[in-house]
Amino acid sequence: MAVKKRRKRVFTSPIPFSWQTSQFREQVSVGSSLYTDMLKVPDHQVAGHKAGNGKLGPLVDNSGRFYKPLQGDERGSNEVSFYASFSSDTRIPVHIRRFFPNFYGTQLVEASDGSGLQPHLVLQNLTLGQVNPSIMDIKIGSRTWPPQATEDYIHKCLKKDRQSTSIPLGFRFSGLQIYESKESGFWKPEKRSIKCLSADEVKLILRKFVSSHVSEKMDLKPDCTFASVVYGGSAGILAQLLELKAWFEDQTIYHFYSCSVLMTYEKELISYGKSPYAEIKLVDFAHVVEGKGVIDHNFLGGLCSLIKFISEILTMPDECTTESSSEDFQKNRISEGGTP
Ligand SMILES: O=P(O)(O)O[C@@H]1[C@@H](OP(=O)(O)O)[C@H](OP(=O)(O)O)[C@H](O)[C@H](OP(=O)(O)O)[C@H]1OP(=O)(O)O
Ligand SMILES: Nc1ncnc2c1ncn2[C@@H]1O[C@H](COP(=O)(O)OP(=O)(O)O)[C@@H](O)[C@H]1O
Repeated sequence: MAVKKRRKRVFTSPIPFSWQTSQFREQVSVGSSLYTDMLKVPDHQVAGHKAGNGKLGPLVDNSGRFYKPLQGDERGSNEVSFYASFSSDTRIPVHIRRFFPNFYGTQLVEASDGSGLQPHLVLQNLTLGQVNPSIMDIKIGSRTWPPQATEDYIHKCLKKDRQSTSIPLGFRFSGLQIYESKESGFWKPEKRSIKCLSADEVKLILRKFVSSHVSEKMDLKPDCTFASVVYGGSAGILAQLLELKAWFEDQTIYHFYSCSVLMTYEKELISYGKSPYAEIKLVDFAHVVEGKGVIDHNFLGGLCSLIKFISEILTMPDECTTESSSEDFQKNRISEGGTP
């Protein structure tokens, strides 16, 4: 039986900044000729607003696109403006573009909360084709609000920055899932249990990410078995972070407040002798502002701090990290999915 595909209407959002470009308008019109398959809730979203249970959140199609609903306030239009500006800015080197999701304009699609057609950013689905990806969403920067934010918003963010590792370490986990095995599945700790960690607990999680086991029950220290293939090597995560850092040492075009580094890899591929496709991408540009000729020291500082943690895992893979001591962390070791 032929599947009837419905044509989606195109949304043209008002772009508040000077960043709106003719290329963006072209991308929107390309979007208008697209047909999208049935949309569904993503299998591997680790942070942010999630669809399901009548809530508004991102959706994916079968052809590799990720539909992120535009938040009704200036955050939605700001993120569209960023993508529009970034995708047409000839100052961005090609090797840096690969760290950002491809942008395909905006479209009106049926929202996940049942509210009807709503504007969505159409992005590259970063987990397309991945079966059991291990993923960490790491929000970079000790400060997560942009300069023009309201007092209320600053207060809300500052509270989270203070309670989490953002202020002491310059980054925090927003969400993560680590694949262990067919039997035990993923370790996907609750959001609140990964927000208030000590530096040692952060080290532990970064080690677990590249270890063969993540199960707490076994009471084993992370073995960092996959550190060299995931974090190390000329194309590994550390090399990618260093490449990104080199750009941040120079670029003064944007300031990336509250933006995350998303790290992914496929553990199972390693056992087949294949590359685990370890990569980093930047996500969430709702609070990006113009850099006005000034280095983004907030993002750069957080990135350097993360790089230091990962470098140490490579240079000292056997170093003993103390097991988690935080009570909240201990209590929430059971994954959302019931494993391990
Ligand atoms: O809704 P909340 O309270 O979970 O807060 C969201 C944050 O979740 P958190 O509680 O910090 O883990 C959320 O953080 P994550 O991306 O999940 O780390 C965002 O900061 C989101 O704000 P925005 O869309 O980036 O402006 C935040 O959304 P808003 O509340 O600002 O809409
Ligand atoms: N382009 C993408 N492809 C696949 N997954 C994505 C993409 N962008 C974001 N995600 C997933 O969604 C989560 C939240 O994204 P984000 O843009 O930060 O949303 P929010 O603004 O709601 O915080 C990320 O942690 C990641 O798991």
